[in-house]
Amino acid sequence: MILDGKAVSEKRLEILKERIEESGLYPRLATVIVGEDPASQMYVRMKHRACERVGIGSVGIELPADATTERVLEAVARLNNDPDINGILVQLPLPAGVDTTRVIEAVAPDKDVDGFQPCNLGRLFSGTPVFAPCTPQGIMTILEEYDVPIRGKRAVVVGRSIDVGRPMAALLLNADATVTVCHSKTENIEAEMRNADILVSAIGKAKFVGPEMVKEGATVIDVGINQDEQGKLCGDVDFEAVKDRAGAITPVPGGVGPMTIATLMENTFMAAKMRTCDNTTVW
Ligand SMILES: Nc1nc(=O)c2c([nH]1)NC[C@@H]1CN(c3ccc(C(=O)N[C@@H](CCC(=O)O)C(=O)O)cc3)C=[N+]21
Ligand SMILES: [Mg+2]
Repeated sequence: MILDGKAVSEKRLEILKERIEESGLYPRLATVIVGEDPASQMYVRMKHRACERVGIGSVGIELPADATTERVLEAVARLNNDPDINGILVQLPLPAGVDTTRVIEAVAPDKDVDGFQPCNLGRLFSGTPVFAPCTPQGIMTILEEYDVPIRGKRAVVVGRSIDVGRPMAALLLNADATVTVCHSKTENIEAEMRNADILVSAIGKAKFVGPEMVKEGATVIDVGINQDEQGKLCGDVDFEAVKDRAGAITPVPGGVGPMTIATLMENTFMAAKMRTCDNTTVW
């Protein structure tokens, strides 16, 4: 079975558009992009387009590649203090000269629609999430939409980044999976991966995951954004080689990527609703 992230994201965006309309709210997302990396520019454009589609306002802050950490912090502070802005997304990766940790920590937790701020990661790990990072939360939504069982199942997450691997492990744990996190130093990684009922790959190596790493009937989630020999977008998973062995699998493109953006829109609406509730006790 193909887990069609594109289709699920379309459905979720349609529902969200109605919810936003009914709410009478006009949520607003601010994106901050530093430098002119073409991939980052494309992702930010896609996010703005999704905003337009569901009735979320968006503003894009663009800073030069040589912007200092102080300059980026200043932009974040301005957005934190702007009552018209509900959500803030600082596009990653930031240029090497900018202190990413300081910037992420500066985002107001109640506007942190990326879910990367330590307050939000802490809440996620304590089992009381507010904003969960969009890629892993989007993956949970696909699993739910296709009724993939999670409770009691063995989930193996390959990768331990702040944006994907770590929060993915927390979300699966919160959903009562038995979770293993593998990474570049893991010994005998194939054996670990072969145990997985749910295998989430966020490695960053084109077609790294072959059938010998996949248990028969497993659900395989491919978070990879890589290029193949022809320069074509491809995931971490050798899709053609794995698809018959897997019980269910996400394609690249059309799998996890669109769910990331749909979840960002959902988080931004949630931020706008929290503000109107003055839900300060959450924090
Ligand atoms: N602060 C921050 N938050 C992010 O959420 C964030 C980020 N930084 N930096 C970069 C990554 C990457 N990311 C993607 C979003 C959508 C697709 C997506 O929709 N991809 C399409 C294909 C697009 C194409 O044609 O290349 C698909 O998979 O079908 C992919 C990747 C969000 N990210
Ligand atoms: Mg269902």
